[in-house]
Amino acid sequence: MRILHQSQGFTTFEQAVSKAEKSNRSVLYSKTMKIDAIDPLQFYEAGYSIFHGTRTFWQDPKSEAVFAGAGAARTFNIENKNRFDALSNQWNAFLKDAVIDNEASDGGPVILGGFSFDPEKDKSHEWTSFKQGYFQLPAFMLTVNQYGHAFLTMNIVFNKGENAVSVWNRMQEQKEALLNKAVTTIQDVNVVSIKEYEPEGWKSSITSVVKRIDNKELEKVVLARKVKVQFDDKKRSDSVLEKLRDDQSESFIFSFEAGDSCFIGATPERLIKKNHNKVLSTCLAGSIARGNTMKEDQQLGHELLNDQKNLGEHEIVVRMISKSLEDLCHQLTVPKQPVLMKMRDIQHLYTPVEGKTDRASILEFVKELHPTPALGGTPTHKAMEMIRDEEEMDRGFYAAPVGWLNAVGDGEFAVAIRSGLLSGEKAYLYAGCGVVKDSDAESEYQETLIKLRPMVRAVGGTIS
Ligand SMILES: C=C(O[C@H]1C=CC=C(C(=O)O)[C@@H]1O)C(=O)O
Ligand SMILES: [Mg+2]
Repeated sequence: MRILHQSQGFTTFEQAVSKAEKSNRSVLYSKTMKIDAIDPLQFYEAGYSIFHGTRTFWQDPKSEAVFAGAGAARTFNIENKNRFDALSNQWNAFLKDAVIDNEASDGGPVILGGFSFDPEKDKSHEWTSFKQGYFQLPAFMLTVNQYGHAFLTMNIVFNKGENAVSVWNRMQEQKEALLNKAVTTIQDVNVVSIKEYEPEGWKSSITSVVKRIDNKELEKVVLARKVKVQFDDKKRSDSVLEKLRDDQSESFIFSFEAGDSCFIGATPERLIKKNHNKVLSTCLAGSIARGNTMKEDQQLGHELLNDQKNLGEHEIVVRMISKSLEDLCHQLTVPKQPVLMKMRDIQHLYTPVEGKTDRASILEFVKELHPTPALGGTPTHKAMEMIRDEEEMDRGFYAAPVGWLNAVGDGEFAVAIRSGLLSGEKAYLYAGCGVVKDSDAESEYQETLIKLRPMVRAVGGTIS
């Protein structure tokens, strides 16, 4: 059998093959190489014809780590309700025999995906493909680092008895196809309708929750709702990503395909970033609109920074995140006052929290922090019960941790707000808001309309 492009990596691949033959187990072979710069979105689009349904995309606000994945060397489909530990165990066990050939400091085997918001909530049909956790190890992953350097990681799971040469050749052929594919224009589809589900009923829920807060049953709860968008044809994630990248560069932009469904969004809210012993979390809660003029925008920002209702909503998040991180970090810096974070449609109160840690895995932090009161409430248990009872929908992965994790336990997770689920000719878009004692149902409803705008626009629609 002829071996294509034998030069890069074949020797280390042979090590993986012989490991699989000897151990009787499947072995991951992961090879990372530096390549010429390429636009990650172009790489994502190039993956459509061969890898539609298994593509992934991630970009952080500073573009320190941009990943585009095509194909799945392995899918971690977590059904266990104890989803963070389950993923951690499966990932570590999977890596035990891995042969990792990586001269670069970037790339290497990375899994990307997300978790369910609430494992106790009954699952609805639109979320069938995602279960309690869904992560992909891409077969081909492009990494672009903060200096604009590009790397390609190829991941192959080799099983005993397979023909090593044909596995290798197939990977090389697919790699050439991905890197050399000409850009095509995506035929866009039209929005036929946008349906809100009983907005008046949702407002009544807010009013009844405010009463329960007045009765001291709990301090804060985040209630969310969804809208359904109908298209005249199947909506592709590529075109949505492109729009999000143009409009929401201050946010984390993500896309996780699972067959015909795709969870996609642009969230401003970091849950946790871990890089060796350094960790960073952010508290984001409390919102106001952007102004039409610079003066009006500054006035609104000033109003937000001094508004007791919003400051209270925010302070609850800072309190919980600081407390959770105290146990996991040995140096914690928490600024006393929030500052403003401005996105295209909305401004928020923002407090970054930094620390040092000796914990091995970012998943320990995810487990401790989720759900923060920016999307759950406080006390947590009571708020989760209320969300389960009051919301007539399954949040699925909305408001839950999404992100990436590498072989040494470093990575970054955001909270998947400002997001939606593409599902063939339909999309479900989600938004919620923090309900506290001074909340007013109509204002909270208006706040969700503002929060829905980026995703509605990205799928080609408008909402008032
Ligand atoms: C729950 C959402 O936003 C959260 C994050 C920032 C500000 C929020 C607020 O002011 O209510 C929410 O806590 C959402 O966008 O769906
Ligand atoms: Mg709010």
